[in-house]
Amino acid sequence: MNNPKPYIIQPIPGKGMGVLATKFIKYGDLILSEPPLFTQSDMLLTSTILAALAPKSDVDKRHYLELANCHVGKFPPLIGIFKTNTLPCGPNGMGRVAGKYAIFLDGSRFNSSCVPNVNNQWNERNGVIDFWAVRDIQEGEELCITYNLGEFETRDVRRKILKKNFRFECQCAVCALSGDDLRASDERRLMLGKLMQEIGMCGDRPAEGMKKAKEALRLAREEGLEHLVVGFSYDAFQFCAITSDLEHAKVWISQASRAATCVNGPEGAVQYEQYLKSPKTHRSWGLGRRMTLEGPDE
Ligand SMILES: C[S@@+](CC[C@H](N)C(=O)[O-])C[C@H]1O[C@@H](n2cnc3c(N)ncnc32)[C@H](O)[C@@H]1O
Repeated sequence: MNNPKPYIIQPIPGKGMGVLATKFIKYGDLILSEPPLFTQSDMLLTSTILAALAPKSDVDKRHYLELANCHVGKFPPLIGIFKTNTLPCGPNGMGRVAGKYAIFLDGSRFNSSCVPNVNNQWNERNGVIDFWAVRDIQEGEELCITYNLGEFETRDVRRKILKKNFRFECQCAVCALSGDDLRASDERRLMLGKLMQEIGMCGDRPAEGMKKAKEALRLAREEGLEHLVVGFSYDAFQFCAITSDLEHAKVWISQASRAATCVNGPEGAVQYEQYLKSPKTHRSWGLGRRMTLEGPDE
């Protein structure tokens, strides 16, 4: 039979079910595009889940009940399953947070890694969740998203948070590090969190902001957090906008847009289109002293 999916869902030792690549998947490839089985907003009750499940087929209802539940005994079963498997859906770009959460029959099977090889992105136009490869993935590799908890914390803090929320001890590639390698990873993550905060406060010191954005990019790449390239490149673009540095502004917005197309898909890059065409339309253009900043190192 022809199987167009580049993955299979199967048991993964120590993790329940998970998603495995059945062929080589390239950075920027779309792995899965899936509509929600159903959505729920803030008011999560057994009755609201039952109402959402009522019109579904028996097969879909059974699939829902077969999803993992890490909250047994803590919440009623239907709620426990929802909380274990839900993913954000709704506009969540440019600082907006998703207003709704949904269950996906395949998409909810992705396990978590602190160095994910897949990024999940809600696609508002098509009403689906898309899963994009954020680096090259070999056949047989497990496909993992990040549950986005404690990304800028040390391994021990991340493990505590994941244990509390999802009841597992993370053994991903970075959590399994030890000695100097673990110390270096912890330091990079703490520094990335610090830089992210500081970059947001550098609007009146664009040259300093640029240095920090470039340092953050270097650390994100070293740590394998490719999905962060979008935001830090866009930060660098904004510093160029403030200082009217057109030449570098063009390079940075191209980098942000290219990275966004790969990790968030073309829909996720739409927000950069206008600045790609006309960087000077950015609201911060020319707000600061005219200055030539820097482009990317590579
Ligand atoms: C959304 S589900 C993921 C799919 C799930 N493994 C299944 O069997 O359907 C979340 C649950 O998967 C397990 N899980 C996710 N990531 C894991 C990891 N890195 N290591 C061990 N278990 C993990 C945990 O039990 C967690 O509560």
